[in-house]
Amino acid sequence: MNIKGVEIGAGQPKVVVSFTNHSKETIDEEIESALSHQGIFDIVEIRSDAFDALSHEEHIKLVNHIVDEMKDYPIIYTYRTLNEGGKGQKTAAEYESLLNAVLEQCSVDIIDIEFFKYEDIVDNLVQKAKEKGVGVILSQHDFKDTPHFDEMMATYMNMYERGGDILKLAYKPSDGRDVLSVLSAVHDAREKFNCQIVGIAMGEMGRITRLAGGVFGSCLTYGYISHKAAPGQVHAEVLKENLKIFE
Ligand SMILES: O=C1C[C@@](O)(C(=O)O)C[C@@H](O)[C@@H]1O
Repeated sequence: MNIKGVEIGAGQPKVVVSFTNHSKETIDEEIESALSHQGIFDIVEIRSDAFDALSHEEHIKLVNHIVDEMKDYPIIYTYRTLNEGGKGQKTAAEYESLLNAVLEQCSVDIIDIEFFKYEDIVDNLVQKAKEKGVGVILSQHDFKDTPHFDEMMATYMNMYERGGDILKLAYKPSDGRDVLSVLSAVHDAREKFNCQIVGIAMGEMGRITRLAGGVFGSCLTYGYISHKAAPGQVHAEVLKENLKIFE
């Protein structure tokens, strides 16, 4: 998958930095900080669940502002709901209509769709993204637990069958065995399905998945420049530097 010269799924996992601020002013600080750290990240994720206090029009305008300012980088649009560890309070219907509007009105490259929404919402959004030529991440997060390996494999398979280009699972491990399960599932899903895979074990215990996930087949690793977007995230500079070990 090649977007703006970034080959996702080849070589080392690509470093994604999340923009998590909530207003034009604070987003401008994140943009400035990112632009002064070029070379340590490959992709920008807009965590638009931070924009809940904005009107619909302001939300779309701010997304377009980031897309313009960061135009040399592939852009992932993510609205992470409360249920999946984000700040987003929109109902399922509001979520669907927001993501539809983003697909219509913003030049994002990839859209992150939460997989455990109502089936028809996911299917409609996947179809719309395909029509618009936007890549699809299907994602699932649990900030409290890690499911059994078989359940992770079943989720990857369902995501694959429903049309995800990148299938992403992120869980909170209780012990090292959970971390190994996440990495095993990444490995097996990468072998089995003809698409890109991401597996993250969150928290300090799971950091190895952010640094060494590529060995098992993870294509993206999420880090930060200004603020962590999830527990266990590593600064993008440290990620980029350490990924060199695996070259
Ligand atoms: O899904 C992910 C991964 C993540 O939760 C992490 O653990 O780094 C951070 C989120 O911003 C992103 O959407």
